[in-house]
Order: sequence, then C-alpha cells, then structure tokens
Amino acid sequence: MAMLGKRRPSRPASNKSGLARQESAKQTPNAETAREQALTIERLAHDGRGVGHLPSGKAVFVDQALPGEHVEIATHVTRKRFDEAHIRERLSTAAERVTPPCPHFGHCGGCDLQHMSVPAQREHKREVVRDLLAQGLTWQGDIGTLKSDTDAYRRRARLGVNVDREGHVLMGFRAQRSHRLVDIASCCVLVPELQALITPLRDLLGTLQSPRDVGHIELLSTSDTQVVVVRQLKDQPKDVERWKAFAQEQGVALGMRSGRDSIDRDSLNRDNPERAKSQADAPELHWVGAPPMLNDTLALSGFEPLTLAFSPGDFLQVNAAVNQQMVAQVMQWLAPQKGQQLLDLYSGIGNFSLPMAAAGAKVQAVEGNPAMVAQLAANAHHHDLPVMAQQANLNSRKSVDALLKETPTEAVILDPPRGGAESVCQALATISTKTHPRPRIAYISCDPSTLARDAAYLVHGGYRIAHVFMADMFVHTAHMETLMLLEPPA
Ligand SMILES: C[S@@+](CC[C@H](N)C(=O)[O-])C[C@H]1O[C@@H](n2cnc3c(N)ncnc32)[C@H](O)[C@@H]1O
Repeated sequence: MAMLGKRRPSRPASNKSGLARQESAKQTPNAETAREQALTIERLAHDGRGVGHLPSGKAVFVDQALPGEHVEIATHVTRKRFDEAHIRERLSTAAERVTPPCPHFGHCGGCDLQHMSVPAQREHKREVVRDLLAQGLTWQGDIGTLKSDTDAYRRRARLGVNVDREGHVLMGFRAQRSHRLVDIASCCVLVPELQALITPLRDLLGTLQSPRDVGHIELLSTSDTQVVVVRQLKDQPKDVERWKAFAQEQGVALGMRSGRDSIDRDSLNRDNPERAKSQADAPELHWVGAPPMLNDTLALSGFEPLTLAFSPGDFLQVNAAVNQQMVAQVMQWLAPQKGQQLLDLYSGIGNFSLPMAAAGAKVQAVEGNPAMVAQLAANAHHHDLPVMAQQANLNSRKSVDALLKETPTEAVILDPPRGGAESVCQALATISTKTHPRPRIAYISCDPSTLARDAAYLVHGGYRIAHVFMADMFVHTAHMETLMLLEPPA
C-alpha cells in the first residue's frame, strides 16, 4: 500500500513512465532562463506527468501538465533520452483540469493528480492498466472500475516530524522525488476523524520540550477508535505527559515506540518475510493507557458483518469502502461453494480468507509475517470459520512448489505487495494437471507493471484473462489496485 509517504508509482518496465532507466541526469538550476520552450502535451505518462516533444524529437516529462495543453516549460533535469520539466506558463487549458482541493498540492508529495478531475484520474489509471496489458499480453478487453464516493478516504497515514535550522517544527509528508519534509496544515485525503487531528497535533508539537526527538507520528482510524502512535527517538518524560494530556483531550488511543531502530515493514516487500522475526528487537509499541480494540469490519451483502481484529503494525487496506468492493468483486468471481478448497496467498489478517470461509469454502491462508498469521488464525477462530493459517515465504519457489503440491485447490487468491507474485505465477503456470484441474486465479495487484509480468507467465501457461477491474483505492494519486480474474485452460 501504499502510504502517503510514498510519492511515486513504481517505474513500469516500458519507458512510457520516463523513469524506467536510470540515465545520468543533469540538474539544471539555471534552466528556467536557459531552456524555456513551448510544446503541446500529447499524453500522460504512467506516473501522471504530461509528455510532449521538443522540436528535436526529444521527449519531455512535464509536472502537472495535461494532454492537449500548450505549455511553456522550464526544464529542471536533463537526461540523454528525455528531459524533466515543470510548467512555466500554461498557454491553453485542458477541460479535465480542476483547481486542486489541497493548498499543499504541488509541494507535498502525497498526491500527484489533484489537478485532474476525479473521472479523468480514473480514465488515466484504466489507460495505464490497458497499456501495460496490451504490451506483453496483447489483451484489449474492457476494464471495470471500483470506486468510493468520497475523496477523504485514507484511514491510516504516517506524518514525518522535523525541526528546521530556524527551529520551526515541521509535520507532514515528503516532497515529490525528495526527502524534504513538507509542512502541512491540512490533508483532504485523510478520513475526517484524522483530518481533525492535524491542527491539534501541530499545536502540541509546538509546545514539546524536544520535538526533535519525535521521529514520526502514525495515525490510524477505525469506525470507533482513533489511534496516534508516536515514534519517540529519545525518552522525554515531560513530553510524554504532554502527549498523554493530548490523547485525553482528543479522545484518541496513544501508543509510543521509543528508541532508534524503526520497524522496517517494507522488508516484507523485499525477499524475506522471516525478517519480520528479527524485527522483534525493534522498538516495541507501548500503549499509554488501555490498549484499544482495533477492528476492521467487512459488511458484505448476504453475510453477517465480519470483524477482523488487527494491531497497528499489521497490513490494512487504506480505503475501507474500496476494499469492501474489492472483496465483494473477488467473491463474485470465485463464487465460493460449501467445501470448496481455496488458497489465499499473501493473506494478511484475513481480508479475503474470512469472507470466503463465511461462504463455505475451506481456506488455506498463507502469509509471510508471523504476527499476521497469528492474527488471522485468531480472527477465523473468533468467527468459528474453517481457515488454516500458515507462515511461508512466497518469494521462494521451493516453498511455493511444496505448498501447491500439498494443497490441491480449486481457486487461488493472490494479493502480493508491489513486487508481485513471480514465483507463485511461475509455479501456477506449470502446475501438474494429472491429479486435479488447475485452479482459477483472482489476482489483486497494487502495481500493474508486476501484474502484467506475472499474468504473462500464466497466459503463456494456458490461462485466459477473463476480467480486469481498476480499483481507485488511492484517489488523487497515480497509485491504484488492479483486480484480474484468470481462468485455467479447459
Ligand atoms: C498487499 S498486502 C495484502 C494483505 C491481505 N490480502 C489484505 O487484503 O489485507 C500483502 C501481504 O503480503 C505479505 N507478504 C509480503 N511479502 C511476502 C512474502 N514474501 N511471502 C509471504 N507473504 C508476504 C505482507 O505481509 C502483506 O500482509
């Protein structure tokens, strides 16, 4: 998931993003006077920047420029094959352009697309998926859309905290393509309950004895609890008292992580989920006051609501309404039956496993993070559902082969991190069909370029892409979820 702190979508394999190859780049500080040019924007790159061409034929990626617009640009980075630029003056305006709802847009790296209408953002995201699937797979079917009504969707966020040279306390997200922290006074994509905490948090930071010792602040919202977790780099007892008073005043649950090492949750997105175990010595979360009960609720039509308990360190889909639609869509595709054997890979705390089991399927859930495996098992037990939770590294072909051999399954759910599910798809593409038919596959992806790569293994192995949806989980950013149903060869 993408988090607000993550500013750029992944770099797709094609050079349509303009970011695929790390060419030597020359910053051109005086470029604004030296390299002014006017050009027409022809299309959007995958990361949402406008693409035009100089008279020489060289491509230019222009921040916040829209197709059809005629713009005078100032180049800020020159590369061998393309330049990067921003708009110096807009000479014509596209119909899709809107006034960005956030005053920090353009500085803060949390959002990339606020200058486009939301329908235009969605069309762009569908186009990115279409483009990636057309490249290696020559797939050109329709792409459906899952979306929510509100733009204030983020139920969790991590705010960086910094003190600048003049002693000003900054709180916010990183700037685009930079580690610089942008101080924010508001954030319109947070759910209202979290938006309401921004001003009180800024006020509080201004009163702390040592704001330098605050690393970052995590915010988390459930339907009945708001949580603030403070990363305290060095103990400051007087400041802890101020945080306690803040928590009481705001009616939020307060957690503290003290010490220098931070939990590197992203390590799971690399190769070794076992690393999660070695993170046990990272600063532990201590609740100040009674630990809150954190629950996510899935209310799917035709089913009793399912509550999934979780801890602040667990993976949680960031947009509750779109998540609910994704789960419903996967349920509709796989139509779980009583007794049907189903494999939920990259299962987290059971977002897909529990509804599938509630519909009667026998679910085997596989997750890399041991804490989440335990949480999933507890969630299934709480609802008395037949889910077997197991820990495994799904990047290891050996583990995946063993798993598929042991577990004949009729359907597989794949919901990997951004790196995708290459080992799993390579294994599923070549799975033996002697003893049982190949499973149907519902793939939920947060990076369409790795989805396209993985789907190619399956298609070359005989699978057929039956349906594709773009789920607009991260409105105003270039990120998206993509859902794909793959049918096995007859
Ligand atoms: C995008 S999340 C999806 C979680 C869950 N399906 C959901 O909808 O909430 C990806 C999950 O994959 C897990 N994961 C990451 N790398 C893994 C690996 N190599 N092996 C197994 N699980 C991994 C993460 O811990 C995380 O829970």
